[in-house]
Amino acid sequence: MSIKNFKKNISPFWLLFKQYWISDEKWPACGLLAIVIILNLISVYLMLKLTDWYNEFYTILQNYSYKDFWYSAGKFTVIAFLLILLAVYALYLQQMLQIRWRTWMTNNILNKWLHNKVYYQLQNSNYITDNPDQRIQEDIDLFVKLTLNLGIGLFKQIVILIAFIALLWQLSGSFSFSVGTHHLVIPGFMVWITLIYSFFGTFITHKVGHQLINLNFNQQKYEADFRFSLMRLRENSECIAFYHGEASENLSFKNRFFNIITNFRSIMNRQKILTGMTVSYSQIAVILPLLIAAPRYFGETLPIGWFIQISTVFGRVQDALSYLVDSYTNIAEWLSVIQRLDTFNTHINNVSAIESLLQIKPADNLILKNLSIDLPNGKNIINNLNLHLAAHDDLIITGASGCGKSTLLRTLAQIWPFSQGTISIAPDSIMFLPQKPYLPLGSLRNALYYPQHDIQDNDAALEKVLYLCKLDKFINQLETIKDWSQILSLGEQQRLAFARILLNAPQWLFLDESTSALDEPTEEYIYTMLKSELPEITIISVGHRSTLLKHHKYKLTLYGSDKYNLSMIQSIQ
Ligand SMILES: Nc1ncnc2c1ncn2[C@@H]1O[C@H](COP(=O)(O)OP(=O)(O)OP(=O)(O)O)[C@@H](O)[C@H]1O
Repeated sequence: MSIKNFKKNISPFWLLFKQYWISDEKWPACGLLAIVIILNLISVYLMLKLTDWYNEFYTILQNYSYKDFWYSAGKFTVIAFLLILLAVYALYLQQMLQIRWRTWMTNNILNKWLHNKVYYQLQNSNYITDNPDQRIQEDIDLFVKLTLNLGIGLFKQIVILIAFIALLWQLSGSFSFSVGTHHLVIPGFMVWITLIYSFFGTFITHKVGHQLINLNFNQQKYEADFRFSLMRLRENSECIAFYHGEASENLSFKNRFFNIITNFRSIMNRQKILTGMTVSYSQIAVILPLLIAAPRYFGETLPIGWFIQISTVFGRVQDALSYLVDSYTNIAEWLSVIQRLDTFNTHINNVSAIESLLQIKPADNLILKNLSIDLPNGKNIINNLNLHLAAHDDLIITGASGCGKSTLLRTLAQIWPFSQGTISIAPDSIMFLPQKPYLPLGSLRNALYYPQHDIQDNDAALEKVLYLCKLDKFINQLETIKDWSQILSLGEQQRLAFARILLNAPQWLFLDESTSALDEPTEEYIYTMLKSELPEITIISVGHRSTLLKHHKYKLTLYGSDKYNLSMIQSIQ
């Protein structure tokens, strides 16, 4: 962590930090923070009182004053009780602030991530962001926790430093010595010694520990990569089982785990040296004030209370000055978290700023004018496409694999920003069905109503659509919570997606090979049933099967870029 690196992190930190503190929640947050600070200030005051108590108590011991002993013990009890109370509530209220801040930040980033389909655009764009789940779940928590711990900790240590340095200056007296004929006097000499000792410790620790920032950063990344690969095995277990891909998966797990271990070994080595440093540093700090104070104590025959108090005060100053040394690992982790969250935030902002040149107009018909579609790298796949479809002008889109059929549908769904031209489309009453249906976690009823969440239960309607889609064997399992995407066959999942269509009754339906897993008679049945149940519907399908042709009026064949052909199906049959 060079000064330059630290400075580099200040502006990203400030951007992340200020969002909450200028939000609607700023006043309760400021209130909580103010109380935590006040509690910490009172506890510093009591810590000062405690060092006075040390002096008084040990002097009483030295004087064998039994009566004063009990009085002094009672005084300690009161101070200690107040310190305990303050410590408990300072932490409790700090954690209350922490959970509020984390909740706000998580909601804020979730909103940004889900807004305008940023989660999807992040994958398609050039702003590759690894493990967004880790950023949202773990990094926000760490950011808030470490910012509060380090910030409040630093503030408290500065107050302790100022208060105790003044006291140490008073207690330590001057150190006089002669060099040749010159007689030199150093006032507050113990203050100077603790300052020199601490700066020396901080410098050495920084030299040893600065590499931990990058190592911690990488460690989090390797852990997340490993977790992600395990998750993919779970999600694709059947495919992997069919391929007997265990050995290959195992190799990939081992490679990822190897990164974790190798990096962790480097962390261990660094931490070993760092721990050696910090522990020696704090052990030396125990004896150092005693050694320095000893000549004055024995020379001037000062009370033992003075001796104890000065070593306690020295210890406090020392602790405050070594705060950075002790927090080195936390600061390293905090800086890595800032880097990761900043990258994520910047990528979200960059992706949100990608402006589609597409013009969308509301219309009853579907009209495409000069539609041009690119890949994220700028390569054009469809150029100057013009089309006019009225209601019931069912259309099938065909073309060689990879020519851009699905991307055309993505563009019509307005989730593909790398396109331009004009699309006139009915703004409501449109549904898109991808090839692989999505089933959310939860009950079958939830899966049927997805993405609606304020479900108006209508069992009769549900039963009807399940019958119509030949899923009636699941009627009794509507409430059953299972991982349905692992249980239902792909054909059943595709039929469940058609049940969703029946429940929503759209006027325009876009199907991207949505019947690919169905046998031809079932596919025939589904298309016929859809048209009879939803007589207002117009279907635009992407598909390769010739059996699909008869369900459509027009056929659009894409040949790449501006080459395409639109024909009436009757004329080619
Ligand atoms: N996110 C992406 N980033 C880069 N290239 C992409 C992305 N998505 C699709 N492509 C590319 O765009 C081209 C068109 O893809 P698309 O899925 O639209 O083809 P398709 O005609 O539907 O193919 P298929 O019939 O095989 O389903 C392909 O070459 C594909 O590799």
